[in-house]
Amino acid sequence: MSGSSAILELREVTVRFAGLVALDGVSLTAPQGRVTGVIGPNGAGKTTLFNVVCGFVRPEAGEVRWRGRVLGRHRPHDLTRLGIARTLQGLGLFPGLTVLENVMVGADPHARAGFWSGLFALPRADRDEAALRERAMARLAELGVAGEAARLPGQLPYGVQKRVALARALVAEPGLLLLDEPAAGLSAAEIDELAGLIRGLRGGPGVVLVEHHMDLVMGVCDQVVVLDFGRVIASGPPERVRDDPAVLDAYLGEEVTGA
Ligand SMILES: Nc1ncnc2c1ncn2[C@@H]1O[C@H](COP(=O)(O)OP(=O)(O)OP(=O)(O)O)[C@@H](O)[C@H]1O
Repeated sequence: MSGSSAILELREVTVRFAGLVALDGVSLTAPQGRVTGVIGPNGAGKTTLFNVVCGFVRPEAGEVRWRGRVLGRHRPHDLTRLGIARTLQGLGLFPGLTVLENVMVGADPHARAGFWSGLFALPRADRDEAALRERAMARLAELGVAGEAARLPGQLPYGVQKRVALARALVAEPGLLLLDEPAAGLSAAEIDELAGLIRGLRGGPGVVLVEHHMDLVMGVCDQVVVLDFGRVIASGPPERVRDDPAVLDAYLGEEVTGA
């Protein structure tokens, strides 16, 4: 899985935690405009891979390339500047801010500390605020939740809050969107809706989806990478990966969500 359209590339990434090899020479390529799934049984290394890309965990060996350039010592706060957005397992919405304000904050994580003072009290703030508000409303509308802009997150069903979190990730118009188990906590109907939303991103940013829910992964991904004990045991189109004997073997005895 390589190609000139690769926006994110991991080459032979190895991560060790006190002797335990969490990732063992993992390589993968996430192309622009496509959805790449990362799956694997419990403890396979999915979260570690996610954390390496985000700069939470530094690999002992190997490299992460972003738009062809090696990311040496990036940290999570560099992600927005790089053009990488993520949604985490927890929604991370600010309970005291409206839906619209939550999405606006997504465009500038440094505004978090002093949202109003940082974003609105500056001389050119009026103009910036109007443009940002417009962009945030556009993302909310694309995700079908513009009508909730003035509500507080806590007043909304979980599935709607997930859409808001997605809108917030997309407002900075990232080149890559990292989704960490977005189906967690959603009902079957909400997962179907989520699948539609993720499919709708095709042709836009590259998407890397780390997910337990097999039906979602198989239904939305253009390519799937399967980890087991920190190694890539299979990769390719979903239909090929699904029937791969090594994958079936790895999942033997695991409860496969949604399969
Ligand atoms: N900070 C850490 N310190 C020590 N060991 C860790 C740490 N983080 C992860 N591990 C270990 O590394 C391995 C890979 O863990 P990781 O969380 O990446 O797997 P995963 O595929 O995300 O699992 P799950 O599906 O259960 O979330 C596991 O054996 C885990 O116990």
